[in-house]
Amino acid sequence: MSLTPRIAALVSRPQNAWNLLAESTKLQRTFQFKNFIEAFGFMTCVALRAQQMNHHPEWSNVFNKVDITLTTHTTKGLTEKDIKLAEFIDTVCTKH
Ligand SMILES: C[C@H](O)[C@H](O)[C@H]1CNC2=NC(N)=NC(=O)C2=N1
Repeated sequence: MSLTPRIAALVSRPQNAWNLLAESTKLQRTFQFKNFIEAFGFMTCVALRAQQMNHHPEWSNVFNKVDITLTTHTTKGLTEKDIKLAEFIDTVCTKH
């Protein structure tokens, strides 16, 4: 499947959607958790997968919030790796 329908699935859903930024070169989302430890556990889940994929998020954490941006630096755009990491984040790291 090409990227477009998979990107559309991430950004067009009514809830928990990702935002498409910077002329569709970035996927962005802010996650809010019960507390800092939940946020940190989420970041750990993402970090382990990112390292395994050799594809790393641009992110920041303030207390119970994590702001994530996904883009591929080498191509300055969205690639399969960004979509895969977003899908992993949604299906694995946010289920607890
Ligand atoms: C040398 C190393 O493999 C590259 O810099 C990897 C690391 N992680 C990466 N992460 C992201 N988001 N984009 C990249 O292009 C990228 N490249």
